[in-house]
Amino acid sequence: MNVSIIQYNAGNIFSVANAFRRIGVEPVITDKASVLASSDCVVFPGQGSAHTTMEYLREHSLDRVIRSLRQPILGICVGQQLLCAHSEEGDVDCVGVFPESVRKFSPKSHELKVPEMGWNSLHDISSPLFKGVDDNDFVYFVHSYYVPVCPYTIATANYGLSYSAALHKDNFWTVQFHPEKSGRVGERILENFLNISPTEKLTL
Ligand SMILES: NC(=O)CC[C@H](N)C(=O)O
Repeated sequence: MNVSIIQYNAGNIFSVANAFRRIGVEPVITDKASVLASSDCVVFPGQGSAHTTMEYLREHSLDRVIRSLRQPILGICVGQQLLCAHSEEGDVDCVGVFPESVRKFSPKSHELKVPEMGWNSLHDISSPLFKGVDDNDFVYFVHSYYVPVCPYTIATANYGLSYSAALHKDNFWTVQFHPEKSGRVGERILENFLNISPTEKLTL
């Protein structure tokens, strides 16, 4: 199983690579389109701001490469957000796989600190990505922006409002939380991702 991690100006590339090593996989970290296209699956990591990371992706034509990939891809945190159409973070148009807009948590309506930084429980999980993971299992989040619940939502979390903790469309799978920081539950989700076949289509 050859797993590639997209190399770009994301902050969690090496911790994501270490998480795959913990489950027995040595990933290739690369920005080469040919290597990404020939991988069994691709990870689109993410830790940073939407506008600066989108700028980098565009400068290196990685947005186009990502859209062209046909094997299973896992977007993590800002990786989930960048696969949407637009983000309020820097008012930036993104890769556009999911026709959704990323919104900012507005503290006044939630009386909650922003960013959400810590453990929170998953709900409404429905997908092979979460095999062996139960409703109310905890995963680790660090984010100020979120994708509202939409037809592509395969898990939710609640932080003053219910939002998309994970999305799925065709070969694109995403999680808002950090599986590389979510202990055994996170590792289980990464293992499930490795076993997902490209034919796992969206089940609405
Ligand atoms: N940890 C992150 O990558 C954060 C993603 C995005 N900047 C947000 O605040 O939601």
